Amino acid sequence: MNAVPAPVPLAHPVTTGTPTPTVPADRTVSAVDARGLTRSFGKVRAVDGIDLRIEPGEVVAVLGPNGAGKTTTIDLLLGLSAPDAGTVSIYGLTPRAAVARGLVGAVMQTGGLLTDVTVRDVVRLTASLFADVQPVDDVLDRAGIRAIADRRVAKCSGGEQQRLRFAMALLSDPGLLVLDEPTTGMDVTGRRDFWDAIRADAARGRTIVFATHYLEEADAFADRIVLVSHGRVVADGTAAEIKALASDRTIRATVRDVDQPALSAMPGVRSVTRQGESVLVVAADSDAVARHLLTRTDATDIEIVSHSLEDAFVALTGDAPGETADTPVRMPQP
Ligand SMILES: Nc1ncnc2c1ncn2[C@@H]1O[C@H](COP(=O)(O)OP(=O)(O)OP(=O)(O)O)[C@@H](O)[C@H]1O
Repeated sequence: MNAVPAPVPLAHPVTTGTPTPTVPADRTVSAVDARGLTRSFGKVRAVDGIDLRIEPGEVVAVLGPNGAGKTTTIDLLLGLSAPDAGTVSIYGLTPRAAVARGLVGAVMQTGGLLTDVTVRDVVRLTASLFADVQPVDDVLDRAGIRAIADRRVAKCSGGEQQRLRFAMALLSDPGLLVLDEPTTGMDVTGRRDFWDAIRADAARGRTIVFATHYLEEADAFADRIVLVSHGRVVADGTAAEIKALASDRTIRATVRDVDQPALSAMPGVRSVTRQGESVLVVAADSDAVARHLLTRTDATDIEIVSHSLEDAFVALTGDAPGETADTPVRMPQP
């Protein structure tokens, strides 16, 4: 059992103008500090020693293939289940204490919504459960659903229902917002509108942690990507850093005469292929290869292509992302 934490003074949100999210007054405390988290289900070790520290204001994607342990990790962060080993603290508190103080909001993949009432009524009813809430119209605005506030929930699209869940999560103006694959099953427009609303909100300094299979969402939206595979963190960094881990680049040039053995002998060069008038070089140090081609050969039209996040994902996890039919992954290809 975790000890009951001492009370943490809160920085109260300002209720006029642009409010700031509710966070503890001690701004030096990490939003998330998880150490050695482990959680098994029978023989399946869903989470296998995850360390994760997230500072206030970071937008972090937990990215991984099916069954990687993302949802289990999110559940542990939210206190929905307890780890077999390891510790997790949210703003220095146990997850449950942090949730009880309105420091954490969550948008899960699914979950019961009343369907026979209007969007505004759902938010109003939820607001009545809390002592200290943001004005209902403010959260409707911030979730981008004020225009459909009088629509019955049953008539809302999947994307609109997710923005409704987002509005509900904003009621306590939590410093930390946790989203578990929030756009699963949405069409492209729904996903774009959902992320537009989240992006505008994140600009106010909220800490956001989201699990996703969608590489392009992680790439486009997160400051930092934590790549999870088989219950472990296999990479942690910016999208550019993750891509650099699978750092080979392809250099293509039009060239009449090239000394292939000399190119192949350069440090970090993995392959050299002739394709008609072009040469294709796969190498870690693309600058050195480009310099060589420009100074030692008659190469023209030099093109350097960095590999996609999807390439890094496959290289690091050994899994193709989002393999199920309902979770298509479309990465912009180089
Ligand atoms: N309640 C449970 N009982 C038994 N096994 C479970 C349970 N929850 C998760 N698992 C197993 O733990 C592993 C990790 O599951 P988890 O849902 O955390 O992965 P995920 O990365 O969120 O996957 P997905 O992207 O498919 O939702 C999987 O092998 C899963 O089958």
